[in-house]
Amino acid sequence: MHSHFPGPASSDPPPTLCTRRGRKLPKRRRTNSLSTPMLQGGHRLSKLWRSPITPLFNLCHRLLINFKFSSLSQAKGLDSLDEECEEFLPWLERKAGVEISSVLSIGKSAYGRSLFASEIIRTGDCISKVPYSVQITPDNLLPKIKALLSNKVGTVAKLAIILLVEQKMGQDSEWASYISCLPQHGEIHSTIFWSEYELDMIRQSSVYQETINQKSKIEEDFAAVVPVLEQFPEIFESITLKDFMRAYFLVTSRAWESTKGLSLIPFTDFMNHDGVSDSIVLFDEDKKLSEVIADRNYVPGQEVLINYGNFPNATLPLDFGFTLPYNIHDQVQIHFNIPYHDCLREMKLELLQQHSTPKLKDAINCSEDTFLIKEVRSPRGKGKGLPQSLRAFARVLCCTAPEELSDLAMEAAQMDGRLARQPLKDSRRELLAHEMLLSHITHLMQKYDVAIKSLAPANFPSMSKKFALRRQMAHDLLTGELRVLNSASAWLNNYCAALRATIHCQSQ
Ligand SMILES: C[S@@+](CC[C@H](N)C(=O)[O-])C[C@H]1O[C@@H](n2cnc3c(N)ncnc32)[C@H](O)[C@@H]1O
Repeated sequence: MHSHFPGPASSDPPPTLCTRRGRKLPKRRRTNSLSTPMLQGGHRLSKLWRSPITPLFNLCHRLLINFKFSSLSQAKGLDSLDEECEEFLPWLERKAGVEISSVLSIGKSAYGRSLFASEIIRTGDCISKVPYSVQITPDNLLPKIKALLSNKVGTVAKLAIILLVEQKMGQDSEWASYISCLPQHGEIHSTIFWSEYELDMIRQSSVYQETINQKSKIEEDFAAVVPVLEQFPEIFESITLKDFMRAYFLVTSRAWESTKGLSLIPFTDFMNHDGVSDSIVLFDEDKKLSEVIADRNYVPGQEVLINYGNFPNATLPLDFGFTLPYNIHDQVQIHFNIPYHDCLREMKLELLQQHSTPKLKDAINCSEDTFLIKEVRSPRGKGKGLPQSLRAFARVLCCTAPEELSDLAMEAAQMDGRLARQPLKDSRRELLAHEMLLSHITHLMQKYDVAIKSLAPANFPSMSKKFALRRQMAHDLLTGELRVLNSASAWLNNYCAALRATIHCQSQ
């Protein structure tokens, strides 16, 4: 579902998309009539490029060859054709020398520009093919600039510089038609552009700190490129950090990562995101083009959506400048400390370090004491429970004697090497460990509750459209994270109740 932003003001144009970079996707065989041998799914840039924390996004999407109509698109039809971009596709096709799409046109949606069906589209149809020759990659960087950039300057910054160069060239740029359609400052709602007051709304979420880290990273990159830009005053005169931030955001929100590296794909990057769509951008290395296959039927006028990836609301506002009101991929980061007064602290830290867990599907051990939890779907003990790594940490934390820690180490050696994955033999100790988790999570839930209640009322009369939208994003983020915590708490309550019953029976 699209996030529901209160109607954007004319002075507040729509926000921008973010792209993410991650691990490579497995090769997939295409099953449609075009019989391209091997295609590779591209994926968006993510926090992976800015943080050592590596969330495991499941980016593999199966194309469903069935006939379903997009309820989202039906609800959000073509508001109006985008006159400013009317010439965009013919221009790009002339530049590419081939047809790119005969079934899509650019229009205005509730969330900025978007692509709409101009003809009937059926599941499995190839709806756009953008040749590599009209994609923008770091190779497009002017050699004289490239030669001066240090190795420290990454591909995102390089693409950002290309956008700045082309923008400065105005109508002389070969990309002028594309550059002029990209979102302007007022249309971007990534948290990196939020005021201190706005950011304060999400202080409770890890997105707050990640935003600060991201801003520092962009500042660092800017500091590294400024000496080079200064060599070309005719091109870069009066480029500010704010300009660089916008260009940087345009890259992180619109570029795809594939085996051929990072690329901006004009036209395809006008597609909006649907978290449940099975359409992704595919890269055909043989034919040297990127294409999109429809995962459902569309009638003319319907908005055509793709999936940027399984991104939680903890990722979308920073990288893409929007949130989803109910995001099934939501997750929350929680931290635990081993108290300094714990006389086994050093031993526990050492043990955890020795057994530092490999990344799990359902939880990522960000550091020894930081965990990422997703919605626990079954509070009745079936299906996924709480991340094993978190429960293991709690078991270690609850040990009160060195022998208990040695027992855990021995058990790990006898099993698969992973620490404290089995319930503790002493049910009381197992209960204690989980009650400690429950109490921590309950405390966090109270904090989220306070943060949500302290958001300005949604219908506050003098609220600007921009602030109302960002407030709604903060609300979506916090309520999503609270929902995850709630599910964890329900799971823990259930587990603790079962343990209490066992202990009760044992004591009879
Ligand atoms: C790559 S662009 C897509 C085209 C974009 N609408 C434009 O005007 O250029 C991504 C941006 O579209 C908007 N967007 C995409 N999917 C959205 C969604 N599901 N809900 C809200 N905004 C969305 C966000 O503003 C995001 O930053």
